[in-house]
Amino acid sequence: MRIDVVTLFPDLVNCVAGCGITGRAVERGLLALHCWNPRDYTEDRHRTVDDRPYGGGPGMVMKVEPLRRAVHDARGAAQVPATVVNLSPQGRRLDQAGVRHLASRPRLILIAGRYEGIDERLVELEVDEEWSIGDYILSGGELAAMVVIDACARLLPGALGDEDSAEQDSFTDGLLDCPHYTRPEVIEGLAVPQVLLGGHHGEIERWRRKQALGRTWERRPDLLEKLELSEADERLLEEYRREHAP
Ligand SMILES: CC(C)(C)c1cccc(C(=O)NCC2(NC(=O)c3cccc4nocc34)CCCCC2)c1
Repeated sequence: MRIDVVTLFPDLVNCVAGCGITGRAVERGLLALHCWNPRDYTEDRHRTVDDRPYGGGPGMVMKVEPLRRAVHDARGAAQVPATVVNLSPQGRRLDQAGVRHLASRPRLILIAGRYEGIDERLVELEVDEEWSIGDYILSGGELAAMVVIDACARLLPGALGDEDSAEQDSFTDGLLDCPHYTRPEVIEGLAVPQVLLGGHHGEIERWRRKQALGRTWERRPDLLEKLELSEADERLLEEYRREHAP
């Protein structure tokens, strides 16, 4: 998979290529990451990428031309046609289904805005899809682009080693995670739940599933609504509710 990012801060975005699972995906040639800086596509002495907003108001707006030239060069850098994605608060809210959709594209060109945003005509001329990572104020679209890169990279075949893919499997059943524990057995008087020390795999599996179901019910009932629970899961959740009824 190839991901190009149009950004004024390539050094920030390139950090994902340097470590962890994304770094390994790049090393293994599973993911190609290239950044394109609109500032390299300016023609004036001051390398101007922004200008004052029509209609007045605070801040600056990113100009169409430098962005458009950068997108044009990104498109031309590989044969495969790209899906151009603008990361923006106006975008569709990103969830794992959205990540699967984006990761299924052979190529993405991600646009990361700065200042007050990008000139709307760039969106009209070049952008296929707009996506948002959440409802909070950010300084730029770069962190959103890095979220997309990380989430997509994890889905690329071969990106996750055996240990990670087991982790990925546990994450992908749509439930929140069960609590995790590791040595020492007791810290500040807090002990590891006995069931995890007993070595009874059936009991441990049952406890973990019950915790995942219960915590999802308590903290993210919206996630639970999306799931078709088995009879066994319903019973486990019922047991959890009885034990934790407020
Ligand atoms: C959502 C909320 C609080 C109602 C809101 C409303 C209005 C503006 C913003 C905001 O943050 N403007 C700044 C800006 N943000 C983003 O790029 C951005 C933010 C959040 C999730 C994202 N996912 O991708 C990109 C995202 C970066 C600078 C260029 C203009 C966009 C926020």
